[in-house]
Amino acid sequence: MKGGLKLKLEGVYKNFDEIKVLHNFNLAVDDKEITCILGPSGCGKSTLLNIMAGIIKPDVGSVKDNKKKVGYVFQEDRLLPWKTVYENIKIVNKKASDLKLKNLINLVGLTDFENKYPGQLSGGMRQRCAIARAFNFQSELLLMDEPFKSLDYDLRINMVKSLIDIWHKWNNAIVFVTHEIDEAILLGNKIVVLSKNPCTVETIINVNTPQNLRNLEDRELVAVRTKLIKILSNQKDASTYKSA
Ligand SMILES: Nc1ncnc2c1ncn2[C@@H]1O[C@H](COP(=O)(O)OP(=O)(O)OP(=O)(O)O)[C@@H](O)[C@H]1O
Repeated sequence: MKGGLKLKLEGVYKNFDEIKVLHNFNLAVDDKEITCILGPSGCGKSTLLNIMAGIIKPDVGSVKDNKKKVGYVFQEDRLLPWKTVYENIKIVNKKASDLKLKNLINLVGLTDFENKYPGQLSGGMRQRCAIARAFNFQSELLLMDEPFKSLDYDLRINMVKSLIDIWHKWNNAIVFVTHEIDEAILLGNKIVVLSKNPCTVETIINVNTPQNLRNLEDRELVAVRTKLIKILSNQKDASTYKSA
């Protein structure tokens, strides 16, 4: 596999009994890039991430990878209820310094809650804790399944900026599933639009403006947005997507 590639799926098929989910699915995930995945509800995005993570195997096809450390932010937070925010974040990298952990907690806006247990937090706060935990585990490939969906708009935009900052420092590969068109436009080097029944790659749009210079009103990004809205509005489940 080419050095610049982190992951390559070729001719992947996945069924669950009679449900045909992935169908002749082909996708290359480049190293040091953010790949955003947009697709209708229930099309197979989580299944795709689980295959990328090696949690489930495809029925047919190959998954070639040169990753060693995979991070995964699931749709649900998966925090340990008997550990505090601080301890939940520390658990994936016990060597992290106290300063690093406190900076991460600050980054996700949980400074006053570091000694609270998950049961004492709102859903959005728990999800932010899960995101800080993923940031503490410096993975080569970070899979994120709608990580910001329970956050309000301002917080989401802040989390997008924080993710870009962290990614600039790490230079890892990120695969980011979202229903938010603007999140995909702000984050993706590549925006992959999926179809449903069966799930396959419908279109890939490359975005050239560096993430730290992106503004949704820029000409390139307005053009990407117009193109995406046109493609997505032709899909059966167009109501799946949000554009702020
Ligand atoms: N373990 C499983 N057993 C049986 N069916 C499954 C399993 N996992 C997923 N499916 C089915 O596969 C299809 C794709 O599910 P998946 O969760 O991958 O979609 P998704 O695009 O992530 O959905 P959403 O946008 O709602 O998060 C659905 O029809 C789902 O019911």
